[in-house]
Amino acid sequence: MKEIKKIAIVGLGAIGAIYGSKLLEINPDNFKVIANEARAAKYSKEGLKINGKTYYFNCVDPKEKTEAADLIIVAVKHHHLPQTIKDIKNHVGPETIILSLMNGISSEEILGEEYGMEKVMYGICVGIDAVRTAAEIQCSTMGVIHFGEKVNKTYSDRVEGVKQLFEKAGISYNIPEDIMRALWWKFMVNVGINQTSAVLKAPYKVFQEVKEANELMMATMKEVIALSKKERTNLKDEDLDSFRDILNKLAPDGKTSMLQDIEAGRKTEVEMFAGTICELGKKHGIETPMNEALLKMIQTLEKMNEKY
Ligand SMILES: NC(=O)C1=CN([C@@H]2O[C@H](COP(=O)(O)OP(=O)(O)OC[C@H]3O[C@@H](n4cnc5c(N)ncnc54)[C@H](OP(=O)(O)O)[C@@H]3O)[C@@H](O)[C@H]2O)C=CC1
Ligand SMILES: CC(C)(CO)C(=O)C(=O)O
Repeated sequence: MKEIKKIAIVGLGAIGAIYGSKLLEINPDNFKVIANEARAAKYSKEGLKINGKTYYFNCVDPKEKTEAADLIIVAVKHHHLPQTIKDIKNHVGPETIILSLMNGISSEEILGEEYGMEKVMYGICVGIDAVRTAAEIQCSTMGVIHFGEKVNKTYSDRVEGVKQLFEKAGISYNIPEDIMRALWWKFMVNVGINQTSAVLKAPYKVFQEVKEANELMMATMKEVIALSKKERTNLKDEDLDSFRDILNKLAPDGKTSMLQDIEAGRKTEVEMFAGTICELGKKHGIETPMNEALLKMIQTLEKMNEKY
């Protein structure tokens, strides 16, 4: 197994900053943030306050020719992926592992189309309640990174390398045997809670306490379960229950990444959530009324943010 020494991250927002700060602490000389000049000015000159402590990150411009990284972590929003793929080019070598921590079921394949699936590692973060404001990035729980190859009956050398790194950094992880099922499970969660929270402007406590909000979220998630059966990723109704425990541990005043986007006037990942569900619904002849409505409502909220 090759030890992972040179690490690069792209995307120092809620997720990237939380895990990035852990990796910077154990590897200050070999941890770089791929960022253009404007972003670099924020991260390295002014520093970034993460859970009460200010971190100064070493940045490298995407245009700079540099040594290939052993590991590149991708933690951007879905619509930033096309530019991100260009920006990591100078860091990708023959043995680089590209690990996506992005929500959704497609970022890995999109990265793989450019760099080859043999370089890509699947990943998602479960149970983290990271919130990004202009002043600080905070979380009350860091959750668990689920990662691995498509099938993990035994662990590949690459998986062993990332596992060892996370252990050293104190990052909790899980290596599911069937990663596509894990990605779909997280997708179901996001399609449910991210979208309904964005429309209701509801922090986690609303879903923890208000029956009607919870029912809306669950009805939206059930559309994912119906499609998962067709796509052979085999989610079941029982999979709804495993989110209940995680939800109850999230900070009551915490907010989903999509609600944070709406409140900050940023574009959301709605096309990657409801948009994907509506397309898959058409493909399989399954009705997806909750997602059709949420798609239109969230696109309206985005336009209202732009216009009014
Ligand atoms: N927030 C959460 O609790 C969770 C989020 N996720 C998922 O993780 C992913 C990231 O989300 P999150 O961290 O919340 O997103 P944020 O919007 O907080 O952060 C994304 C960051 O990426 C930066 N970025 C975008 N494009 C580039 C680029 N080309 N080069 C360098 N930096 C870039 C943005 O910079 P700038 O602001 O300057 O544009 C921003 O800092 C998403 O897929 C999300 O769904 C998963 C689990 C939980
Ligand atoms: C599950 C949840 C809501 C928190 O980890 C998330 O993934 C997000 O905010 O995007």
